[in-house]
Amino acid sequence: MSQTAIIGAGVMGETLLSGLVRAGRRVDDLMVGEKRSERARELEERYGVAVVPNVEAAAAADTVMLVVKPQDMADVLAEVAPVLRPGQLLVSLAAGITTGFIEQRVPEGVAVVRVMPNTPALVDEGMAAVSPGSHCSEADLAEAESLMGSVGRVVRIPERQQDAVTAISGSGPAYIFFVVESMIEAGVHLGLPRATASDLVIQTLVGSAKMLRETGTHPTVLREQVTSPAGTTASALRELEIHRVRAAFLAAMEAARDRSRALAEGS
Ligand SMILES: NC(=O)C1=CN([C@@H]2O[C@H](COP(=O)(O)OP(=O)(O)OC[C@H]3O[C@@H](n4cnc5c(N)ncnc54)[C@H](O)[C@@H]3O)[C@@H](O)[C@H]2O)C=CC1
Ligand SMILES: O=C(O)[C@@H]1CCC=N1
Repeated sequence: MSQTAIIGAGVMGETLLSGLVRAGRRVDDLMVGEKRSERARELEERYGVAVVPNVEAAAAADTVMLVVKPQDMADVLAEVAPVLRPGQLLVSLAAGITTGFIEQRVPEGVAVVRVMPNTPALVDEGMAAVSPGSHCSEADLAEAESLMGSVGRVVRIPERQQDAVTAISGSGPAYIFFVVESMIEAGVHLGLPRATASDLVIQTLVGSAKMLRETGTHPTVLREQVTSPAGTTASALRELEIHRVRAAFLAAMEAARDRSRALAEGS
């Protein structure tokens, strides 16, 4: 079995590590590079995985997953580039960082794949979009898809779409949690106990998501099925339109896309 290193084991790095272990990857075939020593100890205890210096991980692994913040990417690449060699695969999960940015900083012939994952990978319901760099073979792309496929669905997209994807599925869970928080808070305002409001909102979310996935019916049709003439839903939706919620989502996602574009420039 090939060796896989994860450099940067924060929220997303641990999500990936735990998913790979759940999917049956042997811990002996995994390695972690993590700067914070306390965090490294925590992961060693939790998973029995070897936490080693970045250069050791990068030298030993066939596939190196880069899961540090975009702002730390240049430093990590400068550290590991001297030990990388052609034939290895780098899989970057960092928002905004292009395959070109990475290819410029590593030896020629190292394959690069850019991925935008999301946190529902923690419950094996992730959505990841992968794009090949310029020296990437079908086998490299398939390996990246297999790694990400162990924690959810994977689609292949042209790299120029990555910033938009980041704004939708990468950041998307945060918008959904924000809506959930808002609905629970509103339920409390309407006089419900917080626990009841929370149960009602979460099951409504799960049920609605399942309907979307299992029926394949367009969301507009599903919304219309809930909206009786002169009924309660119509009154609620009128308020959402008056408060320009649709326009707010468009502006929010444009802002996320623009921020993703800016991250590669180091800002
Ligand atoms: N959290 C999320 O929802 C998503 C995150 N991402 C991407 O994943 C990457 C990581 O994000 P998070 O896990 O949320 O951040 P995080 O801050 O939780 O984790 C980053 C980890 O990298 C470690 N680190 C920093 N410099 C290092 C170095 N030189 N060597 C070894 N380890 C180092 C930090 O100590 C930290 O544990 C980012 O590039 C982000 O754009 C992508 C999609 C979703
Ligand atoms: O907020 C961020 O920059 C990262 C990328 C997508 C989700 N979280």
